[in-house]
Amino acid sequence: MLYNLTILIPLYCWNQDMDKPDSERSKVKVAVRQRPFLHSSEREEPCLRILDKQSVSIMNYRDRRESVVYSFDWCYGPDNSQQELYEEAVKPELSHVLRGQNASVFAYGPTGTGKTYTMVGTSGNPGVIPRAVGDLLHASQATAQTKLWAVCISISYLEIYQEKVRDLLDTNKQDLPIRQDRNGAILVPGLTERVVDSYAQFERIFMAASRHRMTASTQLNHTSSRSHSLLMLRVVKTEQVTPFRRFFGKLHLVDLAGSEDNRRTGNSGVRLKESGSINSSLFALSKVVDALNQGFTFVPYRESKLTRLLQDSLGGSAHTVMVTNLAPEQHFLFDSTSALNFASKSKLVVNRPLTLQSQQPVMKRRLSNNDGELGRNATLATALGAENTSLIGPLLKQQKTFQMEVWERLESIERLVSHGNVQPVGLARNALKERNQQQCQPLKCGSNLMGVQPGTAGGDSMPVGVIAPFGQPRDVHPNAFLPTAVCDSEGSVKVYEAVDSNALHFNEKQKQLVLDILNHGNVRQLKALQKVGEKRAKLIISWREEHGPFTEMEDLTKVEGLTSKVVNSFWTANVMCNM
Ligand SMILES: Nc1ncnc2c1ncn2[C@@H]1O[C@H](COP(=O)(O)OP(=O)(O)OP(=O)(O)O)[C@@H](O)[C@H]1O
Repeated sequence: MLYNLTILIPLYCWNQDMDKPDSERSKVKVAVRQRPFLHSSEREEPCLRILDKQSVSIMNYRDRRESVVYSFDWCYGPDNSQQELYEEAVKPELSHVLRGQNASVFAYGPTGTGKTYTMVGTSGNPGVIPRAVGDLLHASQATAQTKLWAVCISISYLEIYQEKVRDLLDTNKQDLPIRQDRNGAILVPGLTERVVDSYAQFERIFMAASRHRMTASTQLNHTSSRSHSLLMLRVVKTEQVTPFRRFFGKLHLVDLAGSEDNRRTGNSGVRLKESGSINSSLFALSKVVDALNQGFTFVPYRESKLTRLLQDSLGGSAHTVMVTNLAPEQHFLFDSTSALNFASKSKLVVNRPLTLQSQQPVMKRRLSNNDGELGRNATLATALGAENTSLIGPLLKQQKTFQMEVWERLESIERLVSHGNVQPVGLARNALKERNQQQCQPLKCGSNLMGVQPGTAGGDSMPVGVIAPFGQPRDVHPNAFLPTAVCDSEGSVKVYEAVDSNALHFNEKQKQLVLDILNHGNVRQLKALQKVGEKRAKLIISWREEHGPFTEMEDLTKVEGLTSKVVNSFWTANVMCNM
């Protein structure tokens, strides 16, 4: 069910638990949640009861006088709140995400048992999604205030409807492919990703996107979800001081469509077709769990889009929590028993979480060696006073624009890489090259232009006066501290040309040129590109003959054998080197 939701989310506190160490293997954790009777008029005996915090008993459907007891990590009854479930079962997972690991929370259960209620909730009782996003945003703001880390959170939102992956943030994308990179990470190339800075912004995007989800009325649920939905939050945490580590974590929040017994849903026509697709993907999910539990080397992840997308969550590298939703009404007995059996075998699945952390970019390492210099520069700049600062102000501004563009380009490449869960080490090296390629233009030293005397800092080309931009958030980026002007011993000032606009155009042109070769080149021309041999050239040609031209850099990942890592180094070699 989807709710018309305006959630005022309180700031959930971020506690110490979030820094507990990980074990190398992590079992899938399972919570069971029983919803209340939906109509107060219902007086029948419930078919199941929560016995205590970890066990639930259900009527034996073969002989209703008997009961069967199951135990799980957590069991919640109708009196337990959304907050209890979130705090105990879900919130601890967020710490993994902030440490560069992946975590998944998914709601499973028969139709009409409260999966969407658990994941989304209502305005008065927000569910897992708003609470988790609120907490992650709160954590990122708190972390940013320390000035030691910057955290960037972005979201993507998709649904699997009748075996098609639909982008809920851009409904023009109706059938997206699912790919796996060399490291086993699952990707959806082309899926929209939006950066969110505040809860209000998230809520706006999420609510609008949720309205695109397929829902319909069935006899068992007035607003039944007809698709599986997956909200992905990508969290990039960047250290602002040496050693400048970067962590790439992902949180997947999944609201599965409910299994349906069509003798009771009254489905026919398109509803029946949807139901068939839902049931068969849930059956595939069950087969995956069976294969994992029996230790088979072959696990049938590819049998459905759902299992392919959840590959990482079941037997993969994520921490996983499954919330199994159940209904107390007796007519749900068979469905509830099946759901409990599935939950029971799911908790045996073991994942092996991985931490995704980038190494210290070279550029930052060099910068950190210059920290003392920076301090001196700042002092000097302050000493120069308003008049001199205004003289170089335009230059600083130009340089900053340039730096931001470089930074954004790097970030976009890094995004491409991190989608593939590849460590984006060394990308910053290109920015360093880029800086080195900036032209120096000699000027005559104006006597008080810099407010410093030539030659006082020693050797011929040694900078004696360096003005650095300061004070803006972007300045944490190392490029922000590059010198803009130096005065040498012979009295000539060299002003680093802050923006080489030709270079920027050249890069765009270079990218276009490479795309042209990819789209029109023959084998020989393709082989002239860096990182392309005979075999790759042929694969590129056969891909474009089948699918049409490449329009974006990422398109190359669709070519067989070209992982995100390969594609990244291809673009780095062919375009970035020339930046
Ligand atoms: N814990 C709960 N407390 C109060 N009401 C609940 C609870 N869980 C579910 N409900 C109510 O039960 C009904 C069905 O819930 P919901 O739509 O979330 O089920 P669902 O499992 O997502 O169904 P479907 O698979 O058909 O989409 C809704 O009216 C919802 O408000």
